[in-house]
Amino acid sequence: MTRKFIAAAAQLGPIARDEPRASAVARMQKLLIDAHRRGAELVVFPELALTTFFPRWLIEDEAELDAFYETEMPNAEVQPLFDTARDLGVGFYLGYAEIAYEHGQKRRFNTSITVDKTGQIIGKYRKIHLPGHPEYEDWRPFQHLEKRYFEHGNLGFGVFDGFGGKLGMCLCNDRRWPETFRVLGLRGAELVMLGYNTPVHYPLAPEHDHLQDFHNHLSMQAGAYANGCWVIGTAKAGREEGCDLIGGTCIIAPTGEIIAKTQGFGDELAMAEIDLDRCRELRENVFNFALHREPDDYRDICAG
Ligand SMILES: C[C@@H](NC(N)=O)C(=O)O
Repeated sequence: MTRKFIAAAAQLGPIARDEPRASAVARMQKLLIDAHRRGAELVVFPELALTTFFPRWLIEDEAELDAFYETEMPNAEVQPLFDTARDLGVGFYLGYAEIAYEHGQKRRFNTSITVDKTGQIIGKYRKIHLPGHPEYEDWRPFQHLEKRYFEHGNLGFGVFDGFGGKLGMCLCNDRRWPETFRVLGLRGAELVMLGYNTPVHYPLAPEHDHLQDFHNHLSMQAGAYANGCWVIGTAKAGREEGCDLIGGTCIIAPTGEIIAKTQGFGDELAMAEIDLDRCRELRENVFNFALHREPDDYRDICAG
């Protein structure tokens, strides 16, 4: 079985607060069709790709909040994306807000899935590193209420089979944590897919605003290199409801090199050929875990 395929990172420009799912889905179908025309077998969409980044507002009405979440996947509004992808034989990664009923409890997660070329969901992830704050803070120019609207993901950092290799997922803030990539790497991930919504302005340390693109790529390139895996990172970009989100959507080789990148802040593809066998360049050499890792000296990392 070939271990090479073309992948696309499908950046989305802003999604307005009142933009219906049908519009976001139609934009994604268009990107997916274009990616397929250019040879892609796998398309990676952003975090919370079906709606605006709603954690920037305090929403106290439960029905109004619930309207940003999916209770089923696929559902009637997202089915056209699944249908187009299956008809073209293209797989995809999709981020969305999830309401799940578990043990009689209503639970909210920031979730991503991977769908194979036949339309089957082959992997599911719930965001583990939730940034932001749980209560409204009036000094902020915009809120970041992920700690209010989502629970800590309860599926761990899973690795699953697909596209001839081992795949892993994470979401946005997860990419800043080396542990995310290392756990996925230890489990054999050869490609890590992630979506992000990252404001240019970080209210807690505005002196770092000019470093947002640097920190984005630094985290993902380091994660790829130190674990010898491919990384596809896809932004929701541009000025969304008055909040500027970084772009920088890219495909990173196991060497840590960015080999494809978007240029703007709208709907746009970055595409590259992924050769999963290239992971060996790192994993059989400088990052041969079995030969060179020294876990006895890393114990503090796992202390609570
Ligand atoms: C700010 C935060 N956003 C996110 N959606 O997790 C990040 O980029 O780390």
